[in-house]
Amino acid sequence: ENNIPDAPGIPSIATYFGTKGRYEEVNPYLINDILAVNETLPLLPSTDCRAVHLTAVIRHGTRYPTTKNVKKMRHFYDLVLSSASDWMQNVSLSQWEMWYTEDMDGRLARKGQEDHTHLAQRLAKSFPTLITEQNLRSGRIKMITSSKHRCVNSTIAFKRGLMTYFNIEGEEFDHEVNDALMRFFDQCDRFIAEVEKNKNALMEVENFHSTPEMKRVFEKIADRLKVPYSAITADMAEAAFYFCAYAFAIKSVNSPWCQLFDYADAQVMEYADDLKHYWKRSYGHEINSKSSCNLFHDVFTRLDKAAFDHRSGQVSEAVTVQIGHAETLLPLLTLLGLFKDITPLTADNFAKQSGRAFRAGRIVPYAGNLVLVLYDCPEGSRLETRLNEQPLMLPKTDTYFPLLEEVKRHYAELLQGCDQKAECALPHVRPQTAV
Ligand SMILES: O=P(O)(O)O[C@H]1[C@H](OP(=O)(O)O)[C@@H](OP(=O)(O)O)[C@H](O)[C@@H](O)[C@H]1OP(=O)(O)O
Repeated sequence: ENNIPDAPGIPSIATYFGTKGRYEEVNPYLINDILAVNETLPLLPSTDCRAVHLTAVIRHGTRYPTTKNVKKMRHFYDLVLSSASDWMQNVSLSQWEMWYTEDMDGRLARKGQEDHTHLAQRLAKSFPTLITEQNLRSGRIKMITSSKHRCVNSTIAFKRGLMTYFNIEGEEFDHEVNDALMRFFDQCDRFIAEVEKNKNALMEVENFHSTPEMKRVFEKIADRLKVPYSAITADMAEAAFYFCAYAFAIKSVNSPWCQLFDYADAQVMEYADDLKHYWKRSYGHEINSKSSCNLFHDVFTRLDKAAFDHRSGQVSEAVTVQIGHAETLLPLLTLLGLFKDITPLTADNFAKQSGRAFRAGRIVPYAGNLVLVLYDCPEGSRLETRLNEQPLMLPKTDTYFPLLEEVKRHYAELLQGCDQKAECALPHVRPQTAV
């Protein structure tokens, strides 16, 4: 798989890998220079603005498949080995060994460490007055992580990137494990009951598997493998897609497994992945985004505090880096009203949704990151938002640097409400609101 003859480096379908996609496909300029930063970013409205605080919420880096998916991949591999050895021969896979094991269980790959080490250096280059050696040494750069191994190891890699950038050796900088913030979905009873444990919550995903578009993908895979149509189920097609996506993300190789999909097939597979995230982590159910109220308030409380502290002299926390999951970022971005399509994503409107805003692989690829930067300007505090190092305009604003007060006005209802305890209480035990 590492040295396939005449296979171009990047699979033609690499932009459709969804949340199994590389960060580089979102920012292709990084392929030639992994430390490049986008120099052509919009400028602040006035030159007397000073960066005061930066918050980054970041997904872990490239990881191995979860145990659940390794099982599907093993099942598919056994099917191909027993019934499609000719195909394996034809695409030079006959010597290929199934190298995925269940104990990988979503652990961070070496590429995932590099993702974060490089991201840390790019962010330090982009924000030289906030991510400084002085702030790092004086504990004004705070790091918070999910307890999951892939996030802790991403945090360690991020810190290593900063130490490399500042030529620091041998020092240890601490981080805080905080699942209430980074894995809030695990502690939201209403989300667990109404979405996580409710199979009807993902009905659109299930229904999509029975649509003509998806069935055509299964048939084409079966035709390529010369196996019966009945052998290729949604799980088998997903496993085949993962053989292609993970080989590329983890080993940067264009695996022959990718030859089981053409563009049309990959777009259907991406939509199936987007349907899952839309209904499990985003606009599909209101509790998805409301389960991130704690994180929402944490971000805005800290922005307010930094603005106040700056006016009174010393900002105690210049930078906060919070490392979590796709399911940490997607609910928060949904609460902020970002990437919302007019028409919800459903099983029956794939064809009309080709131009949709909600494409999880463009929003939360491995190492996907939301960065909020607070500036102190003569006219007041301004807030800059970037996603995956690109400028992002918040809903209802027409500038990349809106006044913080304007942003807070737009989110006033959430800032005054969005009470995690109340939102996550199971309906029959919801606390009585004061009359
Ligand atoms: O389909 P898998 O098992 O990979 O789904 C994972 C999630 O991966 P994603 O769907 O986002 O690519 C994983 O999110 P991550 O950001 O940590 O990679 C999540 O933590 C894991 O529980 C699985 O999500 P699921 O909703 O439980 O299927």
